[in-house]
Amino acid sequence: MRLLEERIQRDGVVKAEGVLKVDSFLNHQMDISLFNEMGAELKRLFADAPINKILTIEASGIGIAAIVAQHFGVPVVFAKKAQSINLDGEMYTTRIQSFTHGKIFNVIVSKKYIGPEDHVLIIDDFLANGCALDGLIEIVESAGATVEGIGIAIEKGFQPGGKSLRERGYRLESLAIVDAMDPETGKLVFREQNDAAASCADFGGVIECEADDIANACAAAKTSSNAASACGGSGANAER
Ligand SMILES: O=P(O)(O)OC[C@H]1O[C@H](OP(=O)(O)OP(=O)(O)O)[C@H](O)[C@@H]1O
Ligand SMILES: O=c1[nH]c(=O)c2nc[nH]c2[nH]1
Repeated sequence: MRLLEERIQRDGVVKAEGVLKVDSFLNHQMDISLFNEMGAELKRLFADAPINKILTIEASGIGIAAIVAQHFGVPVVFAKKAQSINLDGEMYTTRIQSFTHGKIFNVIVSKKYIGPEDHVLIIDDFLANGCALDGLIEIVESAGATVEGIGIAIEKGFQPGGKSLRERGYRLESLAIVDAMDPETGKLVFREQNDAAASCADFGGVIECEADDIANACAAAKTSSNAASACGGSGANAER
């Protein structure tokens, strides 16, 4: 999604150890009009899927998931990283290695809010090693629900999560994929992708272009590859 790539390019800060800091617009201060465009794009990408629920994980996934959910007209459930007196009844639990906190959380979703009738779109701000998504998928599948797809704002393509999920057959759409970044120069390399706006631009900057042209361009943009998961220690085992 060109708009998001441009924003990352403009306001993102490349840190050491594979960390991209985008807290001025994505996961601390949040640019809601950008989120709204992201929601519209994800709705377009998953228009054919019978999604009736969105699942994310606290903290940074919640804001994006809430705006995306407005486009789908469905509720959002977020997985909690801590037990609380508000959590009662039966729960799904799993263990997830947090990328930025550097520790393992016991992640919890109430059985009241996800069940076999659900067709779930999983949303998150970042995809890196895939630990958060592995845990969320485990919860959805333990509930007997269907993972219809995964929508991510920023995938770091140089880390193994995206490759692994695509190889396992999950429908994964990342609005921006950073294939390389250099903390010394700040240079970012984005994977070539096609969204509605980009496709129109690719057809000579014509504002109105044929839906078929966009569909063909999008079909050509699909890629898949494989990689081992880096979340071996997280032990994502949802309990019924
Ligand atoms: O693919 P992964 O390696 O799992 O990385 C992606 C996850 O890392 C971040 O969560 P984190 O727990 O670091 O921070 P948060 O509490 O701000 O959501 C992010 O919000 C994703 O959920
Ligand atoms: O702000 C963030 N930057 C990152 O590079 C990252 N990777 C996982 N989660 C992340 N959050």
